[in-house]
Amino acid sequence: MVPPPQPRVVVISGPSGVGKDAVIKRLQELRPDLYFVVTATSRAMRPGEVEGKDYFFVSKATFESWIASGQLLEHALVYGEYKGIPRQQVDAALSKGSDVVLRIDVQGADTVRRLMPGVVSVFIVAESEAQLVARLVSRKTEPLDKMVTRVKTARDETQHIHKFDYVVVNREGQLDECVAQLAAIIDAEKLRTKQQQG
Ligand SMILES: Nc1ncnc2c1ncn2[C@@H]1O[C@H](COP(=O)(O)OP(=O)(O)OP(=O)(O)O)[C@@H](O)[C@H]1O
Repeated sequence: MVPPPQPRVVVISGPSGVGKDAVIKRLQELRPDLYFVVTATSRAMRPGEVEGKDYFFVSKATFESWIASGQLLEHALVYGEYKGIPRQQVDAALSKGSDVVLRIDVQGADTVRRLMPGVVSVFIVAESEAQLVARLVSRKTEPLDKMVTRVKTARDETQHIHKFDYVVVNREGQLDECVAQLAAIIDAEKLRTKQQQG
């Protein structure tokens, strides 16, 4: 009686250290029906990360050649390192009818909204700035001066919340609750009467 829902593109964004990678990893375990695009980055691998699963880790030169040949849907220089979305992965997943989840830093979300007007965008926040700082400190992947920059940038990025469709709080020790809300958003979007092409 009703046509099947169109595949959707879901953008997950938020300040550095808020837990985007942790949220995506957990959502991936819970929702094998979703296609998670593997972001390419020029940053160094962090302990426990797996090439091709968490990210494609490439040199700056390779990344720049991908930019030049148009292989990236969106890319940004984030804290001195490139991050970008390989276009081919998104096109292939959508053409198979899969819903696609993208991890995009706040500055790139505008670009993707412009390129793909039907995207669903979600901004992840911590319950407080102190909590965001605590997470960055406990991750131990940046020196102190770089952490300070990230916290300042997080303040600026939070000014852009209104451009996002949803905001979800990732509370300390309650990752699963955040992930459940994210899954509920995706499911509700699939039930809309007015379907938008991702
Ligand atoms: N709900 C939570 N409770 C406690 N710790 C958390 C929670 N969510 C994430 N973390 C931890 O906080 C740290 C930062 O998370 P993560 O690396 O996923 O952030 P990110 O947003 O992907 O950061 P970046 O943009 O810098 O890559 C990690 O050590 C992660 O394990």
